[in-house]
Amino acid sequence: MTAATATAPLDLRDVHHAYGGVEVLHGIDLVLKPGEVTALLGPSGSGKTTLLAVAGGLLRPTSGRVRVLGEDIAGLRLDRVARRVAFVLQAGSLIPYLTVEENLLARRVVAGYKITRADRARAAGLLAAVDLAAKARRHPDRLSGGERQRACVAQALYTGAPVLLADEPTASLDRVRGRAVMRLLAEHARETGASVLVATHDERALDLVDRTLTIEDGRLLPP
Ligand SMILES: Nc1ncnc2c1ncn2[C@@H]1O[C@H](COP(=O)(O)OP(=O)(O)OP(=O)(O)O)[C@@H](O)[C@H]1O
Repeated sequence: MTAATATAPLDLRDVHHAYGGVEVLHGIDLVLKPGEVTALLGPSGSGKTTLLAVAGGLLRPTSGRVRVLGEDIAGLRLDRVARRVAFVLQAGSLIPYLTVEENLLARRVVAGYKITRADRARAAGLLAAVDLAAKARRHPDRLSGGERQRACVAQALYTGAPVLLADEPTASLDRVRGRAVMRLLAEHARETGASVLVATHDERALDLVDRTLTIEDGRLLPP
């Protein structure tokens, strides 16, 4: 192993995953570089969501290993994984009884920090970037599906985690908003050095990513 891959933000080696004995990932090798957005393409059922879940420690691989910032994810405490990996999940991740702004700030509160003016300004900046400035005080059930999706993107970016895994983050968005979200992910990667992996069917914004990979039947196709 080279020094570069030893410290890659995310490094998957020969990762397999099976649900109830049925293998759906068959030996995934994937290294993400800092500051890059990688799009993960593939037909429905090809394994994109499963790959993201295994990559971020939500699922244990049946075999193979996942390293985040050089450390085996299997050996990391959950709070340390959460500091390294942020998700935009298809199911969403907003807490229903908090406003959109509070949803962004919630993790800092839970971690014991006092919310400062700078924290609020950063949250406001991200909500403006996803065009939700006017809806920061709304609860998620009073947002459209696309607005909830954009709130989830802002929430993931707010964590500042060095690895961001996004599952179809533009699925409910029109072309302009979908491209705006992808551009935001790309800017975030460039500005913070984060590695971003985006599972997507959305070919309208692929010119904004650094690299595309395709998965078919649980195997990554050669680039
Ligand atoms: N919890 C589960 N239990 C059993 N099988 C599952 C489970 N989740 C996914 N699968 C199966 O694993 C395979 C990969 O599913 P996955 O959701 O990872 O694909 P995907 O590429 O993300 O699909 P989509 O684009 O439709 O979201 C599919 O055959 C699916 O039916």
